[in-house]
Amino acid sequence: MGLLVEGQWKDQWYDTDSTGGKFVRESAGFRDWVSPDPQARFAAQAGRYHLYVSLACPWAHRTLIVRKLKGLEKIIDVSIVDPYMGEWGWSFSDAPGAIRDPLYCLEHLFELYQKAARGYTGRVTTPTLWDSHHETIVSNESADIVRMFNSAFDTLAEHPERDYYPQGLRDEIDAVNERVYHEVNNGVYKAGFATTQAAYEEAFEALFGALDWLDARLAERRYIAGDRITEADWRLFVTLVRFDAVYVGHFKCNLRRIADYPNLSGYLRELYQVPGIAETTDFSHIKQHYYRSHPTINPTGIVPAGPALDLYAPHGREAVGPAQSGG
Ligand SMILES: N[C@@H](CCC(=O)N[C@@H](CS)C(=O)NCC(=O)O)C(=O)O
Repeated sequence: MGLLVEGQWKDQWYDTDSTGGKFVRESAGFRDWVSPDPQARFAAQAGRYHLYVSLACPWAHRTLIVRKLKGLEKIIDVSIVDPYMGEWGWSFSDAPGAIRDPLYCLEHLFELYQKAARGYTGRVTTPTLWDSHHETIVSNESADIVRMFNSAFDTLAEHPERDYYPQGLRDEIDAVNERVYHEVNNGVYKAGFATTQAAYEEAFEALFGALDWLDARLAERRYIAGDRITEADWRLFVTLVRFDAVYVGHFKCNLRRIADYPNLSGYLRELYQVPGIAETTDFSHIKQHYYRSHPTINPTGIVPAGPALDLYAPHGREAVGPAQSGG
């Protein structure tokens, strides 16, 4: 685990001393956009962009989901890093499920950032969207990449009719995303990476307050922002699907499991059973990464063998409302 400082790799764990034991996530360093406009600097084109991901990473997972559902797999190629993130950060390997970097045969992801911006200072994160035309990083912010994949490639996508950020639901989606991001997606990290009891408890309470709120909301709505699946669902899904396998134990988020929530548990199963989604979810990479890469939290690096999860059990969500049509 480390970061680039003026273009040089430094092996360094998160600094929580200056923030009273709290984990504070840094903003992404690259925030450009792919555009459907052929004249744009980053114009949507088949084969031009490459996505670097970790299958363990929830932020990368949401981009893989939208890539899959929109039918962008033949247009945007992917490399998958080794699940273990050690002193050199994310690395490429021949581990099962990993895919090496076909563009530059790099050993480590930080070398891509060095190529993109000489003298770069910042974290080296997944997902990273690379433009092979300008040989630079377009974006390393998953929320933006999800939106680009949702609409910028529509003339090339197999499913341009699928829209995960529809006009009429945008205010609702943005509002849900805001709370889910701070208290759930990032909330589990705030609990897990806290280095004081107070910081941990603050994150823990906010997290379970938000999960209770979501469970109550899902008693009346089939999906989180209304009667169809939107990006708000996929952004929540990536944390829920890791929760019982990793966050309950490794990040001490153990008030309740998702399996204990009557509505969230069925909702998680329904999303997992959407065609294509199970293929984007790799529990081996997920468990290997978290349990082996954080020695301050799990010094032995032992990866728990359980839990038994049955995400293919009937979800029962028909009782709440009709399924959406059109994926
Ligand atoms: N805001 C970023 C966060 C991405 C992120 O933090 N990814 C993690 C993996 S789950 C990472 O690469 N961490 C490496 C580090 O922080 O050094 C996004 O949503 O894309």
